[in-house]
Amino acid sequence: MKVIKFGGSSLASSTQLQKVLSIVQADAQRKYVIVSAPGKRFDGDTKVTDLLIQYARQTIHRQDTTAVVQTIIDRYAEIGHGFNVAEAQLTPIFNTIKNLPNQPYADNTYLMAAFKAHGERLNAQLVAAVFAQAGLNARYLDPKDAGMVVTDVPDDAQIIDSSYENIAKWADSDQILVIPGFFAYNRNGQICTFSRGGSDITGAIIARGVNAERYENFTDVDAIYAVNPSLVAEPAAINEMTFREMRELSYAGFSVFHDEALIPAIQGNITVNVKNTNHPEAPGTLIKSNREASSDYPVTGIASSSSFCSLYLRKYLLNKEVGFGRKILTILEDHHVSYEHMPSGIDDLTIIFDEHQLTPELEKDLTQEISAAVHPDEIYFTHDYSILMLVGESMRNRVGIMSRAATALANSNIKLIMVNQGASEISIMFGIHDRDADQAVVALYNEFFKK
Ligand SMILES: Nc1ncnc2c1ncn2[C@@H]1O[C@H](COP(=O)(O)OP(=O)(O)O)[C@@H](O)[C@H]1O
Ligand SMILES: N[C@@H](CC(=O)OP(=O)(O)O)C(=O)O
Repeated sequence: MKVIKFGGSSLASSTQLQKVLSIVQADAQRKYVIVSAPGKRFDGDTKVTDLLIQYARQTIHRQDTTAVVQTIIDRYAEIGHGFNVAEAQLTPIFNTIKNLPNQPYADNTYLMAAFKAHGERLNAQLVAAVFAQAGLNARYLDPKDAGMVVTDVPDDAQIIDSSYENIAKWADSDQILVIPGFFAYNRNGQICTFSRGGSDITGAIIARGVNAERYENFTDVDAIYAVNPSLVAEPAAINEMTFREMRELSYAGFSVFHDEALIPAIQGNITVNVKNTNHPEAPGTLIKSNREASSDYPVTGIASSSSFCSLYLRKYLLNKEVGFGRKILTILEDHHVSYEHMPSGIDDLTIIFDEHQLTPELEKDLTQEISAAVHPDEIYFTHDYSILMLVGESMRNRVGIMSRAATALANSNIKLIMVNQGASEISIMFGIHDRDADQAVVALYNEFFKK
């Protein structure tokens, strides 16, 4: 059987939901349907998740929420009315939206998580009603009843392993189960969400839990392309890629599939098929444990992400100083800050962070405490930091990829701040300035994909 996830773009309107319904009806194997909140209907539109964030903020700051509540209700009303769903089924959805501020929350972080999660929760209830009305044997399944228990981090939860045994009890369901993506519950029964885009993670968790033959992830592109299609016109489509390739690429900016969603897929060895709701006949991209070694190109994909920042430290004879790294890492640990990479030279060290973790106050505290602990000659944070990643299993067996990439970047006048080749040899990472990121991706694409 298959687990099938529809992203916000596939559920943005009643017209889109009609396509979703046809896709589910077309294959009896499609038993577990994971849904996101309604997404953007057109460029410049607002996702329901972002409307709910606005609603939560206004609630926290005791501002007037009338307009945003109406906008959210209108999104669900358009979908419901498009399928003639009875008012008796729509009214509880509208009332839940209105009553979100009146529920008890431990603090504002849980309030925010619960507001956000209702984008998916109410959409799954609505989609289940539409499916049932269309004659499918379908019903809503809440993550709590599915047995999904997550860590107590309201906006960045991780699944707890014992959940998989609970989910396994839902294998071989004779009904179509419509499950909201993006959130689950901590051990105290409070709602916690995954990070943004996290409905992909729910789909992968359910796929592993019920041991699905395939996890189909429906979105709005015909395939995963070698580069973000907003940067290059008609880029090469990737037919097959490995889990490791996709994990590196999604980490570095391929927003089409969440990097954390690869972990349950790898653990359960579930092949993922990214497909287009608007062209379900197109084969899409397969992500699996191994792929044919032969490929037209030495590189599978090129990605960049600007969501990083770095802390640079310089001190002469740093390489001889025992405990230098430990002292810094202890300070980071005390502040609950994780780091992404830490390339070093003989006299200097760069620590790269996910910049969402840092605030100006925290940066000030870290700078002061690290200065007091290790007395660097120079220390500063920079936010003008992007990571550029060249990824491909075939790179391992080829000589000269690094020199071709560096030459292409140099010819485009792109300054390299950092270079790092992972031990697995399937990726090369460059640190570059944000302003160079798009041009760098295009330069590498032209070098490796233009014949
Ligand atoms: N390499 C890539 N290949 C395909 N799409 C990509 C790539 N990198 C970024 N994207 C973007 O990802 C989008 C799909 O992801 P997302 O917006 O999260 O969809 P959904 O609403 O289905 O979850 C595409 O429309 C495209 O703009
Ligand atoms: N709706 C959530 C979760 C999600 O996965 O959405 P989408 O499938 O539209 O990327 C978000 O916007 O983050």
